[in-house]
Amino acid sequence: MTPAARTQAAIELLDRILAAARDQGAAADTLIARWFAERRYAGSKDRRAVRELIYDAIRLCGERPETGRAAMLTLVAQRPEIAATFDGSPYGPVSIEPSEPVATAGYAPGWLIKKLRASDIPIEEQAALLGRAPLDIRVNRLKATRDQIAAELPGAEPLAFLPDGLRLPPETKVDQLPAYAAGQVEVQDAGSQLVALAAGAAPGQHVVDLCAGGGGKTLALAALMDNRGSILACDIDRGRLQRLPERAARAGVAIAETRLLNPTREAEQLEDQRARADLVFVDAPCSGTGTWRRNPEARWRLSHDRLDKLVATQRHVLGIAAELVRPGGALVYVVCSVLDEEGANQVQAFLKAYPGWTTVPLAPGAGKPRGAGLRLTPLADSTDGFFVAKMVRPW
Ligand SMILES: C[S@@+](CC[C@H](N)C(=O)[O-])C[C@H]1O[C@@H](n2cnc3c(N)ncnc32)[C@H](O)[C@@H]1O
Repeated sequence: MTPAARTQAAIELLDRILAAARDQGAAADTLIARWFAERRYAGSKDRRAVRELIYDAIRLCGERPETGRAAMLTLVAQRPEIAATFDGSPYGPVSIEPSEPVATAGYAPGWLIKKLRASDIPIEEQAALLGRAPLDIRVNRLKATRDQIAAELPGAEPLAFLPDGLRLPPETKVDQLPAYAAGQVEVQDAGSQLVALAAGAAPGQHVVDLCAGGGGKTLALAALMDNRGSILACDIDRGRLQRLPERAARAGVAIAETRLLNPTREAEQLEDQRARADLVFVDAPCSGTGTWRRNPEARWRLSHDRLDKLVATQRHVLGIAAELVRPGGALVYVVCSVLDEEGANQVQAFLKAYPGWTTVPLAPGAGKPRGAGLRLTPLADSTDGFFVAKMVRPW
């Protein structure tokens, strides 16, 4: 592809990504992969170049741009050398008119910037939310040691505070490593590893992972439990949950069982678990403001209404979780968001609604206290943004 054709491809893909963000369609990565699957003539260098143009443009625009071209013109304002690719050539974009609309640069839509500020996320932190995410892996201590894996992987750096974490050079193809096929490593952001560690799951315990999804944290918890005890991994999403058994088998995790829940009947379906769990882990659905480094277009999917619905769902799953904790047992609440309404305020409301429950201060070596919990941010901790809190049920 010529440089002009790459710019035009990025514009067309941005149009699809913007429409999907507006209509709650597929993620940018999925749309890009589909587009290239239909265009086999594009080589790996073309893919990389187009992807970079797209993500650079997305990161740069605060409000959702009207068109892909307006987004790309914002990038041109920052990187004038791209302007030459608007050359009107057969596969390239038509030349730039001086009066053309350009999207507004910024870190997020205005209403979200207000929410971030109100949650004490200053401008430097807002910028870091849109940085490039590093490539972190968790060594599966059931099958290997961190030293062993680090010795196999050139450039691997141990992650501070994480006994099993390694940061890899960004171009590493983890899924092609023999250690990956052998279940010795999993791709997992340092923040995800830290919140699993902070939960304090111990060997022999009975744990309910209420929002287990594909089991990323279930597997981390199982390793920390030394594969002893039991984990009931639940979710309402069949597609996600059904990936878990295969992943668990690869990782040598033998203590996880799955249970698909119906979103209106969870309490009934979990009746046999009532007041039984030593630990209930709630990795709740959230706005994902802490993962914009990976999905920067996600900030255009949010709205006041959607955020309110997520906060209500979080309250709902917390209520279900509370009933499953045994007296003296713990409930760990996690969101990959830095907004207080999903984190500190949610826990404050829980403590008000459940008198007698207490919080445990968490000190996993990173993060800052926020309300009754702890917040991790990309700028301060070099992790995705997270909020985590641990509540203990009275005896
Ligand atoms: C942040 S994701 C979980 C990610 C997962 N723990 C991991 O580490 O990969 C939140 C999950 O909560 C699930 N969920 C939403 N509502 C739920 C409910 N009422 N009960 C259980 N799970 C729910 C979603 O389907 C989603 O998979």
